[in-house]
Parts: sequence; structure tokens; C-alpha cells
Amino acid sequence: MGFQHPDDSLMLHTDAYQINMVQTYWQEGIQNRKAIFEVFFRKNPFENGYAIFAGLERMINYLKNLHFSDSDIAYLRETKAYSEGFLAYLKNWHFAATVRSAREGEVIFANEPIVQIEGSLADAQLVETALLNIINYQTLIATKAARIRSVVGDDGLLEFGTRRAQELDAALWGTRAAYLGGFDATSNVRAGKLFDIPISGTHAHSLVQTYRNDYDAFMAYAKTHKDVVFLVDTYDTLKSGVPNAIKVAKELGDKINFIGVRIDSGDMAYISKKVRAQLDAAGFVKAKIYASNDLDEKTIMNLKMQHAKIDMWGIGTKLITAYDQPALGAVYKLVSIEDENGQMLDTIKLSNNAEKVSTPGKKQVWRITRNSDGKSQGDYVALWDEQPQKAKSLHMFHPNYTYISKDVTDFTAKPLLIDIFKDGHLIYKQPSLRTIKEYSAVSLESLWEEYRRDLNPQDYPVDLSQKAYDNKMNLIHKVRENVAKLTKD
Ligand SMILES: Nc1ncnc2c1ncn2[C@@H]1O[C@H](COP(=O)(O)OP(=O)(O)OP(=O)(O)O)[C@@H](O)[C@H]1O
Ligand SMILES: O=P(O)(O)OC[C@H]1O[C@H](OP(=O)(O)OP(=O)(O)O)[C@H](O)[C@@H]1O
Ligand SMILES: O=C(O)c1cccnc1
Repeated sequence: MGFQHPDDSLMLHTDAYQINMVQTYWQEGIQNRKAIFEVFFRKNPFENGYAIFAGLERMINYLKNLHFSDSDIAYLRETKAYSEGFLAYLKNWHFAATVRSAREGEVIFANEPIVQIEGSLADAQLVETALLNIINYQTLIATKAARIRSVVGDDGLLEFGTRRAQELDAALWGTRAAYLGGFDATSNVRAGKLFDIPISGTHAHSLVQTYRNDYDAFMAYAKTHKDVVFLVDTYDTLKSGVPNAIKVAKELGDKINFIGVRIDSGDMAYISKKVRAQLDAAGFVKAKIYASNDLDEKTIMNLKMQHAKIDMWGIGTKLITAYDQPALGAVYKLVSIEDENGQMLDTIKLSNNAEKVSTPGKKQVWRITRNSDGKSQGDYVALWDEQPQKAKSLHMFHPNYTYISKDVTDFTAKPLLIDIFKDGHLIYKQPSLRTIKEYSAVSLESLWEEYRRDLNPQDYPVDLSQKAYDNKMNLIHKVRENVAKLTKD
């Protein structure tokens, strides 16, 4: 996909202000100063108690061999915004930073670093936009998928969203995120090919319209496919669709594998019960009932309450577009920068809103699990040189309401950020997507149910270490003093 540029790259998939800032740094000779940026979001999506991290695979693909192509440089030249010297610098630039990230499929929370970039100021700045673009979308979809999984139990979950997704890339990577977040299969054949996701599907109303009646359509389809699910609601589900599905299944018998029927309209609780009764009466007690039509976790939960007889759920629009919350809001913040003497200085962004004040310093997130039951006690955000995994006891407290605290002993501390790139070289081997999916389910299991429930979950503790907290407070005071001094002068 290069339109008229065969060597198009993702390098310019960024905001112009990133390149503009890097031109300033280059002109001032500070483009190679060491900088540390961290990615986090401020609120779990969908009022959920957690999020599922997704996007690492594409981040790796994007960062590997990242450089400006000839047509990228030519285009920047055309804009007349950049000097020839700067363009020559960009031409030779390649990504050489160190990247740490949460594992894909990991349960993550608001207000903790999930990705960390440590490298030159130029490197860190040039990749911000694309990294956020990837993480924001994929993490949102994986989380939505996990919410849907949490209400269906062991029923089948099929991703049907491609036609409604925000363009091709979103369909493809959203499907991958949905799979790792808990879906079983997808209707997107390319996602099946590229990511080894099981593909699955039924047929459309157009098949029945083409043959003008249910019987001829089902018969034609069954003669050309072994595993069949008939869509029964084109004309009249109970009077024509299901009776004709049963007729064809009986006539062809063992010649086909009659899996079941799909309903796509009407009152799904009422209809599914009637359909179940018709299938059972005909002896097809194992035939499954598929349902689709604007479903999401709320409707599914409601249908379950009404004892709808649905075994397989096909979910499109509301999953792939993250319909009820279309943006995660993850941000990329500078936490430390080298000064003119080669010293690293932690940086902070102040705000009148306490929750919006960033936490300075290079940090690691430690998941604290009690050894006795394997359940998470909370996440402990510590400065990089701290070693909570070696402590006998940890004092954990809320970063804003510090009186909410507890002391934890007999625990295991697992670091969440792991090395992915070292000085631009990929050193991490991604597990297979199926392993990532399994990892995600296990990661979610380690949470108490109070944090996992769909509605009004408890706040999972994301606490600061004493050192990280003191560092933040000191910096807040220092910045305030500086501002006061400047306003006095
Ligand atoms: N028993 C039910 N309880 C709650 N929601 C339901 C129930 N049955 C269906 N729904 C949901 O209600 C919404 C609207 O269903 P509606 O019956 O209007 O769809 P429809 O008959 O397919 O209409 P259209 O043909 O315009 O799509 C859908 O999201 C559907 O999933
Ligand atoms: O409702 P969603 O969750 O988005 O799930 C996908 C929808 O896509 C199909 O409808 P469409 O009308 O596009 O095609 P069809 O003629 O095969 O029903 C399918 O029947 C579902 O209703
Ligand atoms: O296979 C299906 O039934 C399907 C696929 C995509 C969208 N809606 C339904």
C-alpha cells in the first residue's frame, strides 16, 4: 500500500509536531540527549476494573528497521518546513532506543506505565504517535472482548466485525486483539491466514434471497459444504426458516454435518426458546443456536437473564468499533531527561487535578501476588533501582489517598515491563498468539472477582512506592518554588 510511493514507510505515520520538535533539538544539538518516556492511561475503559494489553506484535513490526525512505524525505522536502541539513540527518536516522513493555495479554490498569522508551530524545519523540495509535486501539478491543467473554461463560464467541470496522487495518488488528482477549474465532479470512486465528462463519441473507426460498437455499448450500449453519430469519424464522433447516438436515442426514441455525433479528429470547423446542422435537438436540444482531455484553447478559437458548454469539459492530467508548486515552509522557552535564533529571507535568499530575522518574511496575492463594494484592509502581522482589514486607499505599494502605508479607513481585528492544535491536521473542491468549486468561484469573466484574468493579490498587511518592512530592515542591521565584523576579 504505497499509493504512488512504492517505498512508502510508516515513518511519517506521525504528527507533524514530532518532526518539528526534532528539528529544533537537532538544530540546538540536543537530539541525542537521553530521554525516558512512559505510556499510561488514566482511566480503565468501559468503566471496567482492568484492561488487557494488546498491540505489542504490531509495535515490534513497526519499530523493526524503522527509518525514513527516499519518498518520505522527498515529501518532507516538498513541505519546505525543514532544512537540508536536518533532512540529511533524518535520512541517516534509524531507531536505536531501548523499549520495555507489558506482555501482550497482560492484565493492566490505569495510572501505571505499560510501555517505556529509553533512548535519544529524537528516537523517543519520533515514535510516539504511532505507538499510541497502536496501543490505544488494540488494548481497547482486547478489553472489550474480555468483557464480552466474562458474560458468556463457555459459550462460543465469534468475531463478525470486519464490515463495520473503521477501515481495513482496524478490522485486521482488532480481530487479533479480540481473539487474544477471549474470542474463539473470526469471520475474517485474512486474519486467519496472517495470525493463525480459527475462521468460522455461516451464510448471509443474500444466499436465501438468491434462491428465493429457504429450502432451495439450504439444500444448495448443504450440497456444497460439509459443516453447515443455516441462517433462518430471512422470511419467517419459526414458520419457514427452522422447519426448512430441519427438512434439509433430515434429507441429507450423514452426508452433511448439521451444526445448527443462526438467528439475526427479532426477540432473541423468545425466538431462541421456540427454535430450541423445534430442533429438539425433530431430534436435533445437539444442534447449536447462533445469534447475531448488534450484540454486546449488556444485551447478552440480559438475554442470559431471560434464559435465551443461545450457544454461539456472533459479535460485530459493538466489539470492533468499541462502540460505547471509542478511545482509551493512553498518553506518552516524558519522565526523565538528560541535562547539559549528562545527569538524568526527572520531569513532571503539573495539573490542578491531582489525578492528572504525572509521576516522574523511570519506573517499573511490580505485580504483588500473595503466595498463599496466588491472587494479586495490587500493583506497586517503584523507581527503577528499587528491588521490592527482595523485600520481606511491602508497605503499599494509595498515591492520592495515602491513608489507604496495607503491609504485605509472603508475596511474589513480578515485573510487568520486560525488555523488547535493546538499543534498537529486537531481543524479545513473541510467544505464539495462542500462547498469548492463554496467558491472558491466566493473568485475568489472578484477579479477585471484585475487580473482574462487568458492573461497578472495585478499584484495583495501583500504588506508589515510598521512594516514587517522595520523588514526586519533591519535584512538585521544586517546580512550585521555581514558578514562585520567576513570578517574583
Ligand atoms: N429479548 C431481548 N432482550 C433484549 N434485547 C434484545 C432481545 N432480543 C433482541 N434484542 C436486541 O435488541 C436490539 C434490536 O432488536 P430488533 O428486534 O429491533 O432488531 P431487528 O428485529 O433485527 O430489527 P432490524 O431488522 O431492523 O435489525 C438488537 O440489539 C438485539 O440484539
Ligand atoms: O450486528 P453486528 O454485531 O454488527 O454483527 C454483524 C452483522 O453483520 C451481518 O449483517 P449484515 O446485515 O451486514 O449482513 P447479512 O445480510 O448477512 O445479515 C450479520 O447478520 C450481523 O447482523
Ligand atoms: O458468518 C457469519 O455468519 C457472519 C459473518 C460476518 C458478519 N455477519 C455474519
